[in-house]
This record gives sequence, structure tokens and C-alpha cells, in this order.
Amino acid sequence: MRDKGSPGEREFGALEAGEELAMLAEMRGVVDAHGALLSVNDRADIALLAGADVLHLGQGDLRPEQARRIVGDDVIVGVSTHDPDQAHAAIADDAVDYFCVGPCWPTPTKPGRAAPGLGLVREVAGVSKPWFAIGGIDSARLPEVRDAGARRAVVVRAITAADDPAAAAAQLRAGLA
Ligand SMILES: Cc1ncc(COP(=O)(O)OP(=O)(O)O)c(N)n1
Ligand SMILES: Cc1ncsc1CCOP(=O)(O)O
Repeated sequence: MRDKGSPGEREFGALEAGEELAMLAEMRGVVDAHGALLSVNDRADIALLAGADVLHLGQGDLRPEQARRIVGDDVIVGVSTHDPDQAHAAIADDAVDYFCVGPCWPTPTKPGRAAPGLGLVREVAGVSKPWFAIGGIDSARLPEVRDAGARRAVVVRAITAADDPAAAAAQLRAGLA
């Protein structure tokens, strides 16, 4: 769950911790019904209390080893990275289970975030720790992202802004198979 920059956040302000927990409790039921994972953005305390499967950290959040002290060893911990140093630090960090590299293209979902582009994807291509390309990716761009070496991708608008989100997700999945 990521509320940052959402229409709901713009209209009602950022979620209070209690509101976020209540929403996560509802989402737990939905993700379980679909055999999916429940991922919490930024907040280790909320991930622990929500029984999340995944905690995703940005560069300005708790460091992975600090977050681990809160969520323990059973939660999957991931990190956003935006340059080679950050990516190699995530690769070397035993507290990190996966990492993301991007934005691959500038994206309105992350206003003001400079895009390292596909160069960063190429930098980490072949690394054995699981990693995802992120930022500005849609089905049309997926072949380029794959050619750069990515086998996994994170998208926001390509699904949330699609006329048919289920079809868009299926097309993306097929493009990564
Ligand atoms: C899988 C995945 N990737 C990235 C995010 C993070 O979004 P955000 O908090 O806006 O960005 P960073 O601060 O981490 O750069 C996520 N939740 N999940
Ligand atoms: C959270 C985040 N971090 C780098 S780009 C991004 C957002 C990606 O959104 P979109 O898929 O809509 O470009």
C-alpha cells in the first residue's frame, strides 16, 4: 500500500497511522483471497502491526538493518535505488531481500525524481539478488526494459490509469514471461 501522491492523499491529506492500519486490515483480506503479497511502503512499525509480507524502504527511510530490528527476519525487505552506489549497497546488504532501480523514465508518479534511465538497469543486469526496474514503464516500453536486462518490473500508472486494469496487468505479465 502506497498512499503518497494519491488522489486520496491530495483530497484528504496523508493517512494517520491508525487509518493506514485499518486500510491494511481490509487489504489483507483481499490479497489473501488472491494469493498475493501485502506490501507496506516506508513504515516498519506499520508493516509489523499489519502483518505485512513485504516492507519497501526508500533511501530516506529507516536503514534496512534498522527496519529488520522492528519487522524481524520473516518480512521481505526491499529498497529503492537511484544510482549505482545505492544499487551496489543494496546488493551487498544482507538485510535487503530485493531492490528497485529507477526511474527508468521521468514519471509524474514520482515528481522531481531525476531518472537514471536504462543505464542503471544495465548496471545491475545479471545480479542474482532479485531486483525490479521501475518508473515510466508500460507495455510499449517493456521490450526496451527487457533488452536492458530486467526480468521484473514495477508499474503504477500502466495499471492504475488503464481503461482495463486487469487486461493491462495481464499484458504486462505476458511481456515479462
Ligand atoms: C516495489 C516498490 N517500489 C517502490 C516503492 C516506493 O515508492 P516511494 O515511497 O514513492 O519511493 P521511494 O521513497 O522508495 O523512492 C514501493 N512502495 N514499492
Ligand atoms: C515509486 C517510484 N520510484 C521510482 S519511479 C516510481 C513511480 C513509478 O510510477 P509509474 O509506473 O506510474 O511511472
